[in-house]
Amino acid sequence: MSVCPESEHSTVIRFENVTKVYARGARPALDRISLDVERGEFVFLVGASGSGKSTFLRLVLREERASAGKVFVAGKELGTLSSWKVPALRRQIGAVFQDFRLLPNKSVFENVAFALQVIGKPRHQILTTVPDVLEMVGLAGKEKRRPHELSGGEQQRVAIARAFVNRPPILLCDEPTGNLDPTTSLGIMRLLDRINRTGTTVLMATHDDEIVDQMRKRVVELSTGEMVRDQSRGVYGSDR
Ligand SMILES: Nc1ncnc2c1ncn2[C@@H]1O[C@H](COP(=O)(O)OP(=O)(O)OP(=O)(O)O)[C@@H](O)[C@H]1O
Repeated sequence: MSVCPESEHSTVIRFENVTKVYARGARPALDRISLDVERGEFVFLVGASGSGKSTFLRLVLREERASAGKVFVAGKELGTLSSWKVPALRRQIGAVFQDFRLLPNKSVFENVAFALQVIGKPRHQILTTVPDVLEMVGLAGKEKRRPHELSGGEQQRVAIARAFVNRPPILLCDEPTGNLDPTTSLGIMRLLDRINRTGTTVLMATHDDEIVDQMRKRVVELSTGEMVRDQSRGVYGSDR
C-alpha cells in the first residue's frame, strides 16, 4: 500500500492529477485535478451544476475510483486500498447531505446512536456520547422526536450530529443548506464552523453564494470538471 508522500500529519486530502471519466468517450467529470487540503481547513467546493463537485466528494469516500491520478485520504492512497479497508476509511469521514438521509422510524437519539452501534461501540459509551453531541448541535430535549416532528434545520442538525458523533477528522458536506431558508442555513453554518474549530477538516460543496461570501474560507471552483480557482478566504463568484 502506498502512503501519501507529504507529511501524513498535515495533509488530509490530496488529489494528484485526478481524472474521473464515468463512461468511455464521455467528457471527464473531473479533469486532472491537483489539490491538497490540510488538517483543520474549511474548504468550499463551488461550481455550476454538473461541474464535478459531487464526483469529487464521492472519490474522497471511495464510492468512486479515479480513472487516472491518485487520491490520498488520511495518508492512504485510495486506488490501491483493499476493499476490506474501505469501512475503516469511511469511519474517518462524516458525511452530510442536502436531503438529511435520516431513518424515519427512529428517534433523534436512535438516529445518532445507530452510527455508533454499527461500528461496535459499547452501549454505555453510546448512552453518554449521544446526549453530548445532541447538546452540541442544539437538540437537547428533542431526543425522542422522530424526524417528521422536526423542522428542516433541526433534521440537518441530527444529520450533523450523526456524522460527527464519532469525531471523524474529515467532514464532507454536499449542499447541506440546499433545502433550508437563509436564517436556518446560517445556523447550520455556525455549527459547521464550530465543528471545524475542533480541528475537523470540513469540505463543503455548495451553490449558496451568500454563505460562501459570509464565511470567507478557502474556495475551490470547478467548471466542467476543471479546477479554475483555488483561493484562500474567497467569495462565491471570482468577479467580486
Ligand atoms: N454515475 C454517473 N454516471 C455517469 N455520469 C455521471 C455520474 N455522476 C455524475 N456524472 C456526470 O459527471 C459530471 C459531474 O457531475 P457531478 O454530479 O459531480 O456534478 P455536481 O457539480 O455535483 O453537480 P450538482 O451541483 O448538480 O450536484 C456531470 O456531467 C454528470 O452528468
